[in-house]
Amino acid sequence: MRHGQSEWNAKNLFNGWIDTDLSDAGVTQAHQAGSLLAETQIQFDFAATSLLKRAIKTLHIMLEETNQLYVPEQKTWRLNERHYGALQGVNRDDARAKWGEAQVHEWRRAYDVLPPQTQGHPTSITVDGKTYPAFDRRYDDIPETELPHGESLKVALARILPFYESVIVPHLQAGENVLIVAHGSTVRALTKHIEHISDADIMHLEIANGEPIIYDLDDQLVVTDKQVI
Ligand SMILES: O=C(O)[C@H](O)COP(=O)(O)O
Repeated sequence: MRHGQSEWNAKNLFNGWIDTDLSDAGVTQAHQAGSLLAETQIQFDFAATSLLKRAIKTLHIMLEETNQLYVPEQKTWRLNERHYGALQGVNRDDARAKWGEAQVHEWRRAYDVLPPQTQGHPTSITVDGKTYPAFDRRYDDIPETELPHGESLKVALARILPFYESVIVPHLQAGENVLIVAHGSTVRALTKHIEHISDADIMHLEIANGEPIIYDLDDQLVVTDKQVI
């Protein structure tokens, strides 16, 4: 599932790696999603999320609603939202006015198109009171040369897959239930991979905040059923 609405989703600002918080509406969405999951009575064996509070808080609210806060979880930068480069903190309507509707849509939804890149690694970008220290200690295990300056969906999927294949897949192959709470682009990238969606067709996939997507997979991890609840 994609996290509940963030404060910058509500303001129509690109979040990317900026560690924005859930809005009040996003907290409500997380509780609603958790209670919907509780009705399915799915018992989770493992949970995974990003290093960004909007996803972490959403996961924990959902686990609380399903009375499964005890479930083992792993947080990883590899599930972070795709880095939106120089668009982070920019209002989408301002971006459309500056670069045009078509260009912004391509940056947001195309598979293999990079957004405008951040130049170098600014030690801090403070937008609307949110500071993004490039050398945040939570990213200490990423070599400085690999810190993103702006990712396409393709680049994001390439850094998600090592985690998906090495951590998520073994749980699935063991017949376990896994809950992943991530971000708009990272859920789109994982959906593309799981459902074998073409590079062209992924342009049309939208993922809403706080809507649980439930996949049943066979032992070859082929999708046998999909529900959006
Ligand atoms: O990074 C963000 O702001 C959103 O989570 C995704 O934005 P998008 O829907 O414009 O890709």
